[in-house]
Amino acid sequence: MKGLFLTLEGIDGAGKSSHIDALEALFTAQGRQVTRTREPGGTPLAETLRALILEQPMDPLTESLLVFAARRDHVVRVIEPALARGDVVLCDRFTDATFAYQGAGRGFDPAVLSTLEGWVQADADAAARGLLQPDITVWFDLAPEIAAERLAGARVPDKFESQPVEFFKRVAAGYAARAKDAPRFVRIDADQSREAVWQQIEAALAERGLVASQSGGAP
Ligand SMILES: Nc1ncnc2c1ncn2[C@@H]1O[C@H](COP(=O)(O)OP(=O)(O)OP(=O)(O)O)[C@@H](O)[C@H]1O
Ligand SMILES: Cc1cn([C@H]2C[C@H](O)[C@@H](COP(=O)(O)O)O2)c(=O)[nH]c1=O
Repeated sequence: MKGLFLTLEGIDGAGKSSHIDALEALFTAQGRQVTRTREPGGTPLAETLRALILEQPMDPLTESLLVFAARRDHVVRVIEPALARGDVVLCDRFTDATFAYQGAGRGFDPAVLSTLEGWVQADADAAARGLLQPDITVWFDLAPEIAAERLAGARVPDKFESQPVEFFKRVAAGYAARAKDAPRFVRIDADQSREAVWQQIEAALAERGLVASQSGGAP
């Protein structure tokens, strides 16, 4: 069976992580093997880099280089082998987050990010297959003010979660711009109950023939 690369995206607090268990259960119930992972992270080296990226102050180029270094290790060691086995790869964030956070949020040059993307997501057969990209990206669209309310008191904020709402408005606009150009994006109205958000996700996957309709329960 062909692998499926599904990514979850959105600003901090949009509700992505709340639905990963249910997504895993949904695909498992369809007889699929699921590899569940996240970025930055997903390998021992990338998790080490994640701690630096999320906690240490650094300039946008350093941040972008570390994010892509973590991604390269993750792609080579986890994502590509899982897709080659035919797994469903559920990845909490991928390169769209870099364009949204480092590009739109930090104001870093998207042309440099595209160059790094070309190096990191290419493989020996890239000329034939093109760059590794998600098959489907579930984008949780939520107003930054609401996301901030949801996160308030939920956990100790990291470097990104401590950013002002203006930063997240730029990140949200960055996601909207990415979604406009890429049919793989599925926009989820995240300003709804968990149940209603889950129904949107399940319906979008069923519409694309990725799961049988109405097969899973709400998270
Ligand atoms: N539909 C919802 N309505 C109200 N609160 C929600 C909803 N979905 C999630 N939450 C709550 O909002 C907070 C953020 O949710 P979650 O951790 O899933 O977001 P996230 O997008 O994964 O955030 P991050 O990227 O920062 O890890 C949590 O406290 C969660 O319980
Ligand atoms: C992949 C990626 C992530 N980030 C930021 C976005 C979030 O604030 C954190 C990850 O935390 P989460 O709770 O696991 O969502 O990292 C980034 O700035 N650039 C990236 O490429």
